[in-house]
Amino acid sequence: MSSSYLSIEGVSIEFPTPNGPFKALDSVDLKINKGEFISLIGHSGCGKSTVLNIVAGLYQATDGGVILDGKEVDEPGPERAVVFQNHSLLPWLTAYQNVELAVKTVFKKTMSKAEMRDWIEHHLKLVHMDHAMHKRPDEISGGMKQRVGIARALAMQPKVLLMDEPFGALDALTRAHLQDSLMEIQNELNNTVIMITHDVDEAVLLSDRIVMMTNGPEATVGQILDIDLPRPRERLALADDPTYNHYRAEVLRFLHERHAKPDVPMDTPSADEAEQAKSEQAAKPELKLATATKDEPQVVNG
Ligand SMILES: Nc1ncnc2c1ncn2[C@@H]1O[C@H](COP(=O)(O)OP(=O)(O)OP(=O)(O)O)[C@@H](O)[C@H]1O
Repeated sequence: MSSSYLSIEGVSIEFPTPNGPFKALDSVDLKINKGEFISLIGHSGCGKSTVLNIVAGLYQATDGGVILDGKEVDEPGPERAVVFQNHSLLPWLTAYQNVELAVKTVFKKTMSKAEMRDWIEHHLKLVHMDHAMHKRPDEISGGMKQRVGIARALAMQPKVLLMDEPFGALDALTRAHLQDSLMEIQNELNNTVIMITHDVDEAVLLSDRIVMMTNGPEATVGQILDIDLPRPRERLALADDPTYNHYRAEVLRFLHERHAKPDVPMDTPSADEAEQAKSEQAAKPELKLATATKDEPQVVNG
């Protein structure tokens, strides 16, 4: 048995379709240590959500499997909390009650009512939502809803946090603010996280490793990039950091040029393609965040 905390071992999956079986993933292998923050990045439709759904226990692999903390994953469970792009809060419950529902399923037998209340409030505070905990989802912004979704997941004290484009539906500034919050929380709690993202900067800023997937069908792990940047990380300081920009360019290069299966010979990057990756990097707008309000961040043009 593997000694990693979370081990994805030889995972393949075939979906039945009217045109016959569709093999979305082929032999995905990934070993994750406790407390690691992993981003999954790859072209649309390559199979990132499928990997996450298999780890969540929502899909069953056709071959291979997932082992978490020595136990094989074969169904969904509270030790693997999922945060989706579209904050899946129950609309008739307040932020507090949404978190409470999850906390009750995990801690009903082990916590008193007072302990549960403190626990819920602590997690809402962690995501800076304590001021609006008695509001319903239709009374708060998208960014605030996503904060509640993260609080709900964290309050379950999961062994692994699975995030499927958690900030994908948010505007750039709200997204930046939530990324900063997530880094702070990660610093404090040291969660094991797998996050899907399409955002190269988000991946480099937050991750210990970036797992880049090849295009499907039969997608697999194409390349893994170690992000050796000290923490805590500060986005504005990193904007001019050559190491940060090197990692960023590596991911862009993979997405632009090296997205075929690993056993397929790669083309040598053309001068044009390298130039394109470089100019995309240069064209990136630099954002500065002023002091955040209790709701959402304020903007100062940089
Ligand atoms: N239940 C299913 N039945 C049939 N095909 C599926 C099913 N789920 C996923 N697929 C197919 O598997 C492939 C991978 O899908 P998946 O949603 O995992 O990709 P993704 O990388 O997360 O995409 P995106 O970045 O666009 O969200 C796609 O071709 C998709 O159509």
